[in-house]
Amino acid sequence: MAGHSERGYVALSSEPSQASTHSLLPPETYHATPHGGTLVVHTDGTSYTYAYGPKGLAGLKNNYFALACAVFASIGGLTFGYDQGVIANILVMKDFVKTFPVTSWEKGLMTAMLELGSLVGALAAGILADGFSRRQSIMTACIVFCLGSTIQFIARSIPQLIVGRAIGGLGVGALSMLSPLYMAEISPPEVRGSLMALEQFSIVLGAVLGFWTGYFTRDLPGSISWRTPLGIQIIPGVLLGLGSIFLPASPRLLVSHGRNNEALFSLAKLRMRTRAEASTDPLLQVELLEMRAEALLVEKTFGLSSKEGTVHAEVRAWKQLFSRKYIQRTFIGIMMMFFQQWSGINALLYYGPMLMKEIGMQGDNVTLLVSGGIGIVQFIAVFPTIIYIDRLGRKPLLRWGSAAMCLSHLTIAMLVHTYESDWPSHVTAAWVAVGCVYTFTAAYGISYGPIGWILPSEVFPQSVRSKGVSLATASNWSNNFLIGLITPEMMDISPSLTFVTFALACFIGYFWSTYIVPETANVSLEEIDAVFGSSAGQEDAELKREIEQELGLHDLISELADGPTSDDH
Ligand SMILES: O[C@H]1[C@H](O)[C@@H](O)[C@H](O)[C@@H](O)[C@H]1O
Repeated sequence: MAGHSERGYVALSSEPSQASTHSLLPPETYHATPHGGTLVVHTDGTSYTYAYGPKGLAGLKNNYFALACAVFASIGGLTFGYDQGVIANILVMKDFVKTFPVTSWEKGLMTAMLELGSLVGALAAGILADGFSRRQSIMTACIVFCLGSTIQFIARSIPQLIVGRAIGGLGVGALSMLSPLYMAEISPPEVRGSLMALEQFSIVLGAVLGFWTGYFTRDLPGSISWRTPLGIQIIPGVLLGLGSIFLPASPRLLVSHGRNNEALFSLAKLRMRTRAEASTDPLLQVELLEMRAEALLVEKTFGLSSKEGTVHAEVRAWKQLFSRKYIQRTFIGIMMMFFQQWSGINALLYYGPMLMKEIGMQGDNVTLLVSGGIGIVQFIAVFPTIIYIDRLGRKPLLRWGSAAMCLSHLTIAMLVHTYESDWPSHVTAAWVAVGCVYTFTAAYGISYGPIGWILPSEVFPQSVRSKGVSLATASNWSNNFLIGLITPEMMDISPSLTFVTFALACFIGYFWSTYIVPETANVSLEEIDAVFGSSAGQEDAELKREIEQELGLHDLISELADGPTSDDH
């Protein structure tokens, strides 16, 4: 076996050919079947590589416990999707309008309050999340969310409703960053994209449920019509809050707090190994050593560790996000959400009925049903992403998604410009426009929708991940708020120009995703550094290799490569 000093840098890769090589190893191939997933170490006598697998449905089947935890954590997304789905319906319900004769300014305020609350909630969670466990943070966010929902449910005046929405928003915003963060930290690399796409799944499921609950309760007598949909949202809040007690702790956070043994046990639980197996399973050791190597690297380079928990350390971590080393990643997170929101998805969702009228649809029911359909299309579109995202990668989906979204918007803009003065005589054109709205939604639902919630959690190292994700989430909420604010104005000025604006954002998004976004599929969170390939990354590579050797990661891989070919455990 090769001596320590001769060992090369070990890279994780989905394709053995993409990983870096190392000499002086014996010519065996070792297949180990760990924790459901597989770590394959290939050696051909001159080099070795290792990769996690399999991906897609097979990978999900192997990792059903992590899948179950991710599904549960994603209830956080359900809460905000539901609100988005329900609010448009509530604001036009007969009893609601009678009890609260709101002006359009108050209507806007009520919608926007939740978004503003969420913006604050997402940032606050970024400050608090590392000091507490992820589970405690999720539970706290749920308590706040339930409090806000209860106030909305029992509200007797407009100010009470507005306060309820602001408090509920705090919880929603915190959950919208905590759920993806936790999901990224517990996911096995080979199916991380699939598991994280569940966040989008829950958001859009929530939107569909919210929309149709409101649709069906709107004719109930009195205030039950709007109190019912507002009250129902307490259920997922309570469920997630109580259930979070049973979620396994994030092994990555434990490692960064120096609690390596607990991290190993939590990892074992997530990968369906017993405590006894935890200390002997080489593959769990590989995963854990990667996490420890990264934690040490961060401590050595910045003298920074999240266990410090002082104001000083906190400020330093936020500053790190804007340092030369991480600024590119910080902008990836922020811009990911910028492009997601400026694709125009929420303009369609919030002002769907109004837009549908603009493109020629007549009658209240038709417009409500057509815009309700947008939610359903988004929901269906997320399935192919869950199955294929780790195989196809993030970049191709983003690129083709932007292209299709841009073309759909342009076609709508053209049709609106040509026929807006006389839709009733151009029914076919109106339906083509509706078709384009759906094409746009499908393309968005496969690409920018889910990947918006995946990419930001992937690009940051552990030391700044919670803050990076919190900034990206804040970008989601602030752009979301801005779109809500200006879409009606833009539509007043020119409906076709509104669509051209969104088309332009998608057009720029195409180039951004082609030239700036790194591919993060099938790379362990600890190896993301390498995909950024900045000079700062190069400097770290050497130090990281030393740390990995110190911790014994390279020895372990070599032992796997030296061992007999086996897939028998
Ligand atoms: O990914 C989600 C989703 O697509 C929602 O429908 C949208 O309203 C959100 O703003 C977005 O972040």
